[in-house]
Amino acid sequence: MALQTDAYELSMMQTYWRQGIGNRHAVFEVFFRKMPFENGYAVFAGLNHIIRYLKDLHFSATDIEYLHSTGFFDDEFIDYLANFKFHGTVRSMVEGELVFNHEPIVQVEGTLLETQLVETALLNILNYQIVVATKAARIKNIVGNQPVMEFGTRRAQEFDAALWGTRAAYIGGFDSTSNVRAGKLFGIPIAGTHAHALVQTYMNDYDAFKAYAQTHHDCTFLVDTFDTLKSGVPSAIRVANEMGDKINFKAVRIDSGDMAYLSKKVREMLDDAGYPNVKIVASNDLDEKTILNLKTQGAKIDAWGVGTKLITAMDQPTLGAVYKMVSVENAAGQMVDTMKLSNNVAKMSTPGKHQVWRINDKKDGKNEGDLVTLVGEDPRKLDSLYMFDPNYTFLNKTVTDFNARPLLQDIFVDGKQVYKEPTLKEIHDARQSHMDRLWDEYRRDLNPEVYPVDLSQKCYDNKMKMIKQIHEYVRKLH
Ligand SMILES: Nc1ncnc2c1ncn2[C@@H]1O[C@H](COP(=O)(O)OP(=O)(O)OP(=O)(O)O)[C@@H](O)[C@H]1O
Ligand SMILES: O=P(O)(O)OC[C@H]1O[C@H](OP(=O)(O)OP(=O)(O)O)[C@H](O)[C@@H]1O
Ligand SMILES: O=C(O)c1cccnc1
Repeated sequence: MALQTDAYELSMMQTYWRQGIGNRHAVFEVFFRKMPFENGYAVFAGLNHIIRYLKDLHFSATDIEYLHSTGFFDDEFIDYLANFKFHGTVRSMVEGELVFNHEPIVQVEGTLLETQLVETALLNILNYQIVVATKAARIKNIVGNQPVMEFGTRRAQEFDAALWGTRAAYIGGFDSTSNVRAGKLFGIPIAGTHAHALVQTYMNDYDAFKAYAQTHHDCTFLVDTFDTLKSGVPSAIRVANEMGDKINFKAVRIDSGDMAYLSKKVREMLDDAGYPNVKIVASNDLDEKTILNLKTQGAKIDAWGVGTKLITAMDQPTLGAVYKMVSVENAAGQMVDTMKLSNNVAKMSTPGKHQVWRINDKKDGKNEGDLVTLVGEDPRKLDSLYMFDPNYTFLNKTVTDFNARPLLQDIFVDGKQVYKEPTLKEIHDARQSHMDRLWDEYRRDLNPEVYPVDLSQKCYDNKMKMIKQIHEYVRKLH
């Protein structure tokens, strides 16, 4: 996977290597600037894939051969790459954690060569998985305690997106997936019904449902192939009556039409036939907006299947996370902070190597906000904490009686994995408990309050000092 990178990373590496500075130390941090879907929180996902990628990062013999064949790079540099290994240190948010814009979510520290190489792959992973996990959380937030199944593989942007997307969806709160490979590889519970093709094969609902019932114990019948109310549901009831205890008549699925109207009618029909416990599943281009709308219309839907709009993160297909250098070794062997300046305040990076602390009220456990500090600062040692908005410093508060939890955890130290990953189920459950600590004002799906991500005084002063230094440097050029 070492070639899963942009050519410019290798070009820069060639410069560092040729100039003899490749082994200088550097620190990069990943952050994003805008909350996805204008949501009040984002759900972190992608660490498992990052670990798999970094663990075995090397250039194979055919990679080296290919690089030579391109004529794009220096031959000696390519030969150096043949022995490349990742020896860096990685700190990261853990999967299922809630994350916010303008805070570092992953930090990579190591030689210039290795930290530069991994930029593209890390962003590739995070920019997709975080939007899908967040979209899933938004959907789950509206669905509540009802089951929600991930149905997106057929509509996903190819194999990898289907696989990692469904894992991200499970982290974001989905209960199961139709993707059997994801079930095998990740242990996500698999679920599913049947398609219209089954009904078309038998050319009528009754024969199709009967055939399915004769070959399965648990039965969910798709009732909308020809006519939901006149044919689909009556046929499902007839088959259930005939099969009795031989089957578990679990549900019917509706996949078209006015699902509020149909679900209410179907509920009446099932109840009248003596099947009050049989559930109604809905699918068809759903997302949090249609689900909320259906609920407000009083739709009698008990479970949901969601594909396209989730797996493609349709309303925001990428997070826009960036990977910025925050500190680098100078010629004298000292680490110096660095930043990317911009006329646009939102585009500026924050210099220095950081830790992120989640500040909770000790009494109610609710989040007060996140505090980005320079490494070495420890808010746990303080009795009271002054928190202020770094862009509007007049917005501030002093917090006492608080807990501070460091969010960036050691994943790799000097190339060795030190982080033991939880099971995917633990990650799935952890997200819910993180959500419980978030005030409702940040959790609502429309126009949520902006969660505070503050800089410590030291971190803020460091940034201001650096902006001043860069301004002076630019002024001197004129
Ligand atoms: N009562 C409702 N209120 C709001 N949206 C609904 C309601 N019922 C269905 N929808 C949504 O409206 C959209 C209808 O899409 P579409 O026109 O493709 O469906 P259809 O014609 O019923 O079915 P088909 O998939 O066979 O074309 C879907 O996104 C569906 O989830
Ligand atoms: O609508 P989505 O959110 O993307 O969910 C997945 C869709 O995939 C299936 O449709 P498809 O027409 O592919 O096959 P089917 O015959 O099973 O309906 C299913 O019936 C859903 O409508
Ligand atoms: O099992 C289902 O009902 C299913 C699976 C994939 C896509 N649509 C529906």
